Amino acid sequence: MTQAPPEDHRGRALYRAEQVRELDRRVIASGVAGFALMQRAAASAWRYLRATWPEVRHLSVLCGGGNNGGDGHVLAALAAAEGLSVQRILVKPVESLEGDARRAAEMADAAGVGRQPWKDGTTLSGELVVDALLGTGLAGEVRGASRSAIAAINASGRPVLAIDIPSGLHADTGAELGEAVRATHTITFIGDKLGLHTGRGPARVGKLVVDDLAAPREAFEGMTPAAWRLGRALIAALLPPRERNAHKGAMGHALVLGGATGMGGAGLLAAEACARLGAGKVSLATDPAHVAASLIRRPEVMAHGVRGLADLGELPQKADVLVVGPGLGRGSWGQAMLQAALAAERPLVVDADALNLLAERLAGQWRDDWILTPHPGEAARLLGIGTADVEADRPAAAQALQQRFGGVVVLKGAGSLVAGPAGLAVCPCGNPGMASGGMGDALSGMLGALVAQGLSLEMAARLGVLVHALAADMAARQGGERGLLAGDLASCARILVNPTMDEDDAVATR
Ligand SMILES: NC(=O)C1=CN([C@@H]2O[C@H](COP(=O)(O)OP(=O)(O)OC[C@H]3O[C@@H](n4cnc5c(N)ncnc54)[C@H](O)[C@@H]3O)[C@@H](O)[C@H]2O)[C@@H](O)CC1
Ligand SMILES: Nc1ncnc2c1ncn2[C@@H]1O[C@H](COP(=O)(O)OP(=O)(O)O)[C@@H](O)[C@H]1O
Ligand SMILES: [K+]
Repeated sequence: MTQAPPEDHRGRALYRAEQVRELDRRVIASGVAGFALMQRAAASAWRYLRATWPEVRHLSVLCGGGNNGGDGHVLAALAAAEGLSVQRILVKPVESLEGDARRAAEMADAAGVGRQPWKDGTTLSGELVVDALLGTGLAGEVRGASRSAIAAINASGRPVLAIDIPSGLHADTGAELGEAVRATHTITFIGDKLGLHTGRGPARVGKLVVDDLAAPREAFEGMTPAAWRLGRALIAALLPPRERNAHKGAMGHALVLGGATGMGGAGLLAAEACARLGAGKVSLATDPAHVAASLIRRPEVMAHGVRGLADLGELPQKADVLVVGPGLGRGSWGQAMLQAALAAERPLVVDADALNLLAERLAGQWRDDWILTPHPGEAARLLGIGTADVEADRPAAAQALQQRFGGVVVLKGAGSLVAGPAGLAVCPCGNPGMASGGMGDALSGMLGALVAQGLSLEMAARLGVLVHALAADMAARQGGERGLLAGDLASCARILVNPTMDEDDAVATR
C-alpha cells in the first residue's frame, strides 16, 4: 500500500527536518508540483486511515497553519468525498494561510467540508482524530492555539493518526517541545525522521509507517542520512555461521572487571551475557567475596578473586578485550581496576562507575579503541551538563561525547544511540521492562563478546545494542514487561545471535 524506502543491512536511513525539506525541494525540482506532493501525502494518509479503521464514519481533523495543515485539509476533503462526516478544525484563519496550505484549505471549502476555528473547550467529536497541526516546520516550544489543541487531542481518548510527525515532537531530537501529540499511529513522508526514534519519539509515535511518496531515487543521491535505524538484517550480516573447525581460541577472550564489595551481581551479569553471546573464553576479575557465587551460577566463567592490582597480575594482558565498570564502585578497588584496564593496551568497553570515575578524574582522556556506554545521567556527568540537557538533544549529546572522548559512544535509554566514526545509529527496539537494575551490565558484557569475536568496535556497539534490546523484547513476549530481569536476557540473546535458528523452535536455556 504505502511505499516504504528500501533498507539494507545498515538499517533504514533517517533524516533531519532540514534534510527532508531539501528532499521535498528536490522532488519538486524533478517535476512534481508542491501541491501535487501534498495531494500524494494526503491520499497516502487517507488510504492508510481507511485500511486501518474501515469502520470509522466520523473524523476530527485538526489543521495547523503550514503545509502539515495543508495535508489535513486535503485529507478532510478526500474523507468527505467518500461519505465520512468530518469535523475540520483550524488553529489559524484561512485568510492568514499562504501557498499550498491556503490552496488546500480553499479546496476543502469548495468541496463543502465544514470548518470551525479552534477554541479552548471545543469537543473533538470524531471517532478518530487526525493530527495535522505541526510537522517538520515546528520551531521552538509549541505556542498559542496549537498548544491547547495538542492537549485536547491527548485528552480525547481517541485513536490518533499523526500526519508526518506527532505535533510538538522535534523531528531531529525526539524532544517534546512543550507537549506533543500522543499518537496511536503516525504516517511519515518522503524520508523517515531521526526524532521519531529516540527520546520521547518512541513514546509519542505509536505504530509508524513510512511512505516515500514515490520520490525518485535520484533525490536521495549525495545526501548522507543523519542516522541509521538498526534492523535485524544486521545480525546475519555481521554474524555468519561459524566455521566447522572453530575453536575457543579463535572466538576471543573477554575479561570483565567489576563487582566491588556488595555489587557482585553486576560483574556476574556482564560475564554471563558475554559468554552467551559467544565469547570463546570469559574471565571475571571481582572482589573475592563474589567468586563462589559466580562459580555456582556460571561455572564456564573463570572467576578470579582480586583484592587489588597485585592480584590482577597479567590477567588483562591475556584478554583480547576488557569490560570495565559493572559494579565497579568509585572506591580504591574500582579506581585500581580502571587504572589497570586503561594501562592494558586492549580495546575497552567502559560502563557505569568506570564512566563516573572518568568524569571525575580523567576528563580529557581520548582513545579510539573504547566503547563508552553512558546512560543519560552518566553522559551528563561526562559532558559537564544536566541530564535534561542530554535528553533535550540526545543525538547531539551522543556525538559530542564521541568527539570529546573518541572511540564509539552508546547513549542508552529508549531509542539508544550509537555514535562512531561511521555516524549515528539508533535502536528502535527495547521496552520499558528494561527499566530495571542490571540491564546495562548485561549490555556491556554483550559488547565485550562481540569485540572478542572480531567485530569492529562500531559494529559491535551497533549489533550489541540491537541484540540486547531484541532480547528484552523476546523476554517480554514470554513473560511481560513488568518484572523483566537483566538475567532473563542472555538466553534470549543467544537465540538471536544464531539467526539460522527458528526462534519459535528454540528453547531458551538458563
Ligand atoms: N511540498 C512540501 O514541502 C510537502 C510538505 N508536506 C507537509 O508539510 C509539512 C511541512 O510544512 P511546513 O514547512 O509548512 O511546516 P509545518 O506545517 O510543519 O509548520 C509550519 C506552521 O507551524 C507554525 N509553527 C511553527 N512552530 C510553531 C510553534 N512552536 N508553535 C506553534 N506554531 C508553530 C508556523 O507558524 C506555521 O504555521 C511536513 O511535515 C509535511 O506534513 C507534505 O505535504 C508533502 C509535501
Ligand atoms: N524504556 C526503555 N526502552 C528501551 N530501552 C530501555 C528502557 N529503559 C532502559 N532501557 C535500556 O536498558 C539499559 C539500562 O542500562 P543502565 O541504565 O545502565 O542500567 P543498570 O545501571 O541498572 O545496568 C540500557 O541499555 C537502556 O537503553
Ligand atoms: K502532525
